[in-house]
Amino acid sequence: MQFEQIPPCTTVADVDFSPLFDQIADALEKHGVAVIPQALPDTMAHELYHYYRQLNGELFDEAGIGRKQNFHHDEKIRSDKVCWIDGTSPTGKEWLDWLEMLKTHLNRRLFLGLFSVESHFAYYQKGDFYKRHVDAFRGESNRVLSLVTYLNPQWSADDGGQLVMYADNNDHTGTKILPQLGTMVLFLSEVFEHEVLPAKKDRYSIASWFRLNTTRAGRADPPR
Ligand SMILES: O=C(O)CCC(=O)C(=O)O
Ligand SMILES: [Fe+2]
Repeated sequence: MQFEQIPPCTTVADVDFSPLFDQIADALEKHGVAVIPQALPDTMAHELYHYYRQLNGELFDEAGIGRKQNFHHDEKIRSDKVCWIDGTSPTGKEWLDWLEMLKTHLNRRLFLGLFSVESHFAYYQKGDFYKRHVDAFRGESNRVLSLVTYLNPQWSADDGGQLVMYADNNDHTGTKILPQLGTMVLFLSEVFEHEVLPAKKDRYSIASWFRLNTTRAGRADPPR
């Protein structure tokens, strides 16, 4: 697909994302992980980047660990800051719509039963990291699929901040991925341990999670 040919005024609705979504579904089906450089059309990646960069830093909170009553901060495990994305800005709304489109496609292709999606900008300053972890614990969470989208126009191996994906418990080396603008990484949230190596300069990304619906009668299950 020639993303470069998309004129600047193109909106998400005008682009046929089926080839990308199929590529993601194929990789997830085979490996449980999909790593796709330049996944996003340039215009969309730049729009997200510029929107992110003009956000007021005060909107970013220290990132936490765990959910609901188990939620806490631990700077020994992660030190990034996050800003949740809602649909109140056109760019935020477009991004959430795009995630919905991907959700629908993956449900059709893989019968994952994905119900909702939550997404936040993440900001790693120089020295920030996120130690080896899984995004969801079996039976304890309804996060099924994780998606990380990178928004760094210039990034090389010397800049640190790589995502390291581990194949299993015995894998101590992992596979390193550079957080370059437009690169997307998707993986099954309960299965794959991963970490973010200390960044040597500001690192911008979006983390998103597709969730099952675990709402029970009389007990709503809000996102986050
Ligand atoms: O930014 C990344 O590369 C991964 C972030 C991550 O693992 C998370 O937020 O759970
Ligand atoms: Fe993670």
